[in-house]
Amino acid sequence: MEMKTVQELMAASNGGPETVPERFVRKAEGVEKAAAEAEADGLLPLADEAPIIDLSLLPPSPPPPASAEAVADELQSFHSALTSWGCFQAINHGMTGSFLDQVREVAKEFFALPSEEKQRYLRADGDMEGYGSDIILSDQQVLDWTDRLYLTVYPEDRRKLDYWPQKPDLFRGTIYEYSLKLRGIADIVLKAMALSLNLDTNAFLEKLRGNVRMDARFNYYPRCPRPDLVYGLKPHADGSSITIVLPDKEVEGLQFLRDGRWVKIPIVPHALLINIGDQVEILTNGMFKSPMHRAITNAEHDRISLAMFCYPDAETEIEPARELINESRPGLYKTVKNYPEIYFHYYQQGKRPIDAVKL
Ligand SMILES: O=C(O)CCC(=O)C(=O)O
Ligand SMILES: [Fe+2]
Repeated sequence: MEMKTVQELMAASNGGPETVPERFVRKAEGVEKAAAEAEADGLLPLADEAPIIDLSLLPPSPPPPASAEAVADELQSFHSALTSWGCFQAINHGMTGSFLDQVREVAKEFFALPSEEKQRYLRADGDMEGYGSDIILSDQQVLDWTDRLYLTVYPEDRRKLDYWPQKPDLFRGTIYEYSLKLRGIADIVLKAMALSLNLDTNAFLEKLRGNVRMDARFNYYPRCPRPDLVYGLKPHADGSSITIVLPDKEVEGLQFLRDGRWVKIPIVPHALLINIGDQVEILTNGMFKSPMHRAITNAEHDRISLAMFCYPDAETEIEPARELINESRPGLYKTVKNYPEIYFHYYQQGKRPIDAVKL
């Protein structure tokens, strides 16, 4: 079936349609039902915002000027962010604002290319990677108001370069460099996570056998004539170990479910939004939560984000760390392997994948 991208829909009929095609209209079923009810309750007051964490202060290697007290305080805030929110805004991550702007710029330039050029990278039937919509399994599936580009970035020999844009010229080099930086940041976060739970520094990295996989998802959300009717990205939790998001610099749209309410993530210049995925929720025996989140659209502006999903290799067995199981806190999850496959299966049915692996 020849499918128009959302961008093409908006370009058609002179300034875009006045409403949205039926296929994009949200239905309050499955996990979306709870999400819709939470929305009816309204957004939390802005005073309660996702915590900001200074990555340069996290152990094991804060810079010499940092006092022991500042480091201990930051680790405490980090621990509390992950047990309550499951996400935080990371600052002082070591990348310059101009480099992050370059990452944003290559993504923006890609989506701004003519349709014929982007079609070269179109997702093949049944394939996850490539440009266009997510995999569509049935006529009932409600579509998200997004054209995304999905690319496996690590391990390097798994890269399908046919899907990697050759335009703009700087795209590939910039994304290689960015992903390399994110690998370092993921290591810092996983080490601090272990330390904050009183485990050995490398405990989680070892259990995730190096956390060697990384997939990039570039989300392009065209402005929408009826943002109230659609989701940019429907409510979900990620199937990753952790996810590192580079949000749009000017347009808000990402929201997290917190205590039964949707809370928007405000723009913090050059911060990265880092959230726990289901695999770390399993690994930490539920100490750290894999939070539900969604992206909404708006009528005035397009929005672009880049989510980088980190994973262990598919063959790695993931289970609650034995050190985090005790009499008052029994193991809460089964041992799983190749979680993304389980994830995909349940997600497409509108269910929460992690519920399938609870004991
Ligand atoms: O658009 C965003 O800010 C978040 C995207 C997201 O949650 C995802 O790609 O999984
Ligand atoms: Fe997500």
